[in-house]
Amino acid sequence: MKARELALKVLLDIEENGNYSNIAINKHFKNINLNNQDRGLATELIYGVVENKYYLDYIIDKLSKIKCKKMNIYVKILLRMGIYQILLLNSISDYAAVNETVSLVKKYDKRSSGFVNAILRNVIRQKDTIGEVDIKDDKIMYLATKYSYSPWMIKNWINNFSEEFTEDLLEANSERPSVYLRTNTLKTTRDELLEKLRSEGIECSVVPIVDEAIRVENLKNIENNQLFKDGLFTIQDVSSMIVGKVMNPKENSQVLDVCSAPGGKTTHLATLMNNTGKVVSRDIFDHKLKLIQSTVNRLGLTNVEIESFDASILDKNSIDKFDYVLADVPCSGLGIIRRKPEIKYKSKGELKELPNIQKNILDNASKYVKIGGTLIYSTCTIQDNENMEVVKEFLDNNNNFKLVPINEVKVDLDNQENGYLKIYPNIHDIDGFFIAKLERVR
Ligand SMILES: C[S@@+](CC[C@H](N)C(=O)[O-])C[C@H]1O[C@@H](n2cnc3c(N)ncnc32)[C@H](O)[C@@H]1O
Repeated sequence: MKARELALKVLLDIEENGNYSNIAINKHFKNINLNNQDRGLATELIYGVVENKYYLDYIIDKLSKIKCKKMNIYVKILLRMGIYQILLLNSISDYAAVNETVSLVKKYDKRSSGFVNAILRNVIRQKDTIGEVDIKDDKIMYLATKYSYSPWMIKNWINNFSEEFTEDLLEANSERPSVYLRTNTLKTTRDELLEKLRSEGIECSVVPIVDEAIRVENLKNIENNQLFKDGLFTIQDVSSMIVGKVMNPKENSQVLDVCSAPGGKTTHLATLMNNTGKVVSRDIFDHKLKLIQSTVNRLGLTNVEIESFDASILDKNSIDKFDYVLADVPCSGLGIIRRKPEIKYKSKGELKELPNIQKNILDNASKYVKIGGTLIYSTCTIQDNENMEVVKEFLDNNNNFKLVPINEVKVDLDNQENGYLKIYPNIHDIDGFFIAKLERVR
């Protein structure tokens, strides 16, 4: 199977089963015999089509009598792939885009090959103008079409931030995310790791905000890299690393992470404690606990205890037992659209229940903190109703907790003095996150 056919299969899986792109890619790429170049092209096509779905459908609907909603699914996906290559992917010639697409249509829906051929040739003929979004009198619909978003998200951001901020955010979200490594300081130093990576021809640089963080440019097939297998680093975005830095647990402490899979923050906290004390690492999904275990093993950690537990239920045995508790709650993910572009298509209704779930988890998590202990609440979203509003309501009902200044990092100087960080992709060039640091005062 070649790159485009693989991309078609993955896109079908995403469209029909609502899977996340990264999960669908991992599943379909696993046992496939394809060189790195073809894997690269397939990945580019998958992310490109998912990221630009509404925009591509808008172009198709401009040119086709049969509208996207009524089209055969193979034809629709192949048209999206073809138009993406012609309008948005410079590395592919128009000729190859049309020929390769049409030959796949012939395989999957022969009678539509003439139709697809005609649409793609039309796109090429009108290449200078067809890509324009001609919705001038409705800013929300214009942006929702140009950048492919559910319109409610754009409306919400324009209301909460501003039009200028929103456009800036949409631009930043369209960029490909960087890959960051967290040095395993139990086994090496950042400088040593940089040297080893460079000797393998990997371009890398330090990230000033977090002293374990390294940015890498061309690290492919990470799981087969020997330095990775030897546990010298793990993959984690800088914003996630900041959570560990903000908690800053002392050696020999008792730490509880109530929503911990796949274990990025748990393993960071355990490392920051230098393999002393204990991190109890919980998640509701058993299959995800295996991921934590494998990272714990790979990094050589011996201070992590993994447990299956539902954070929405109060665990009476854990009350007042922990020096530090992390509630890194399930959230809408609107800060990590660069990594998971399908989040752009979530409906408002799908996210409605999240603040209640988050409040409940935070409430339970707070009960496990000792007097004088620290409670961290974090999300990978930029929505106030899942962030500051949750924390405010919690503080209104729990006057034994207070927000405390965050001195461990310099990220959001406007807010960190007041005990929280708001991180935005367009301002900080890392995942959008919210982190609040609370202390139990009595
Ligand atoms: C934001 S992710 C956590 C990421 C993790 N802290 C890390 O750094 O790798 C949220 C996690 O909460 C888990 N989760 C969702 N509902 C839960 C519940 N009721 N109890 C415990 N975990 C839950 C999900 O399985 C998911 O892994």
